[in-house]
Amino acid sequence: MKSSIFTCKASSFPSTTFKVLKEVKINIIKMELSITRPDDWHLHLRDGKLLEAVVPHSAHHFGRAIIMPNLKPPITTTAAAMAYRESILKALPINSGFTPLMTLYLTDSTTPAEIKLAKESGVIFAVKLYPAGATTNSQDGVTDLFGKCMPVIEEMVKHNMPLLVHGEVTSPEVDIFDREKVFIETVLSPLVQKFPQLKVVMEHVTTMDAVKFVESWRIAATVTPQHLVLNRNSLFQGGLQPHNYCLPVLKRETHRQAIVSAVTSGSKRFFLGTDSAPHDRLKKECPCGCAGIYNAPVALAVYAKVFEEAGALDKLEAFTSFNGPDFYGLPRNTSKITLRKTPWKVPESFSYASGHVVPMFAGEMLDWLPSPV
Ligand SMILES: NC(=O)N[C@@H](CC(=O)O)C(=O)O
Ligand SMILES: [Zn+2]
Ligand SMILES: [Zn+2]
Repeated sequence: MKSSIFTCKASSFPSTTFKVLKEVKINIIKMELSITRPDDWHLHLRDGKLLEAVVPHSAHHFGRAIIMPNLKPPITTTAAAMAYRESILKALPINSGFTPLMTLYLTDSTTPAEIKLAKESGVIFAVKLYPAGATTNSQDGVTDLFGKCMPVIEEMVKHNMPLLVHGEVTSPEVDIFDREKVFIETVLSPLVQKFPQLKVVMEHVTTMDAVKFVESWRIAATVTPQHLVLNRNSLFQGGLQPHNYCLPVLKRETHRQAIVSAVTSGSKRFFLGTDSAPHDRLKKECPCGCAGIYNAPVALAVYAKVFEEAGALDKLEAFTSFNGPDFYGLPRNTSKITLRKTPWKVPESFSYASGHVVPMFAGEMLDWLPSPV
């Protein structure tokens, strides 16, 4: 899989250039970053065999993660979230300190009483808004936010419960590349004006419009590795690239640059949310492939690359490890991880009991290798 940033392979350089590169490598090979253990504020862990296969990849590097509720059937109740949490804990490697932070899937029939229960459970940290039909397993999502959901939103404000938003409209007449922008204009902007006290995270932002909106309101945003390093060309480079397909879909280069500037500026409103979304290989490489990029194994290496290239490695730790817990009102992690500047090859795929999952940048070389201290 080719990307816009990682296309240069050392072996394709003339030998003299390669020598220089090798010398540079010798100096930077010793480079190590020790940072507070990061959290992932947007993660899909799935269930069953796939959950067992992917959970170690996140648990290895991250302290906590916001677990997305778009299972089949979706996690719409506190009871279901608590049961799902137990199955995640069971799938963790021995001695893992990873903490899943559960969420509820908002529907037109969610009740204020369910929000109260969720808050009192102590294990549910947010409610997720999927506009019905916007993305994977969103068919039970919201169709009437400003009608049926209003009492629930009021209850969330009361409990300071964050609303996490998949920010895309679903009307077929709206161009897929404009769905985030139109969502901001027609849904998000009226929502935050109506509820200035509501805590909102705009998930996986993909446009300069979203960056501007986040900066001008009292809200926050997660940013994925793919939206920082890939633009929409990556969907078609050398043929259709199903493993680069996710929603919201990759955008133009100008949007990618705006997102890179926002996160590397040191703004506290942006934090790490991988949106790692594994699908079995056969559900990606088929006539109607699912949306979702499996990036958990490469996420930290890609984020480090972005901050390094922007000359902003000093701002990496706030993005990966401080801004998220500060926004959610949770303590920062106390343990550390090390990122080592050393080349490593991303596996082509991971096999599990029911098939294979293909990671982002499968088979390519990356530069930063994370390992727990
Ligand atoms: N991002 C994706 O393309 N897919 C996610 C759903 C989502 O986060 O929208 C998934 O669950 O597969
Ligand atoms: Zn989404
Ligand atoms: Zn997601």
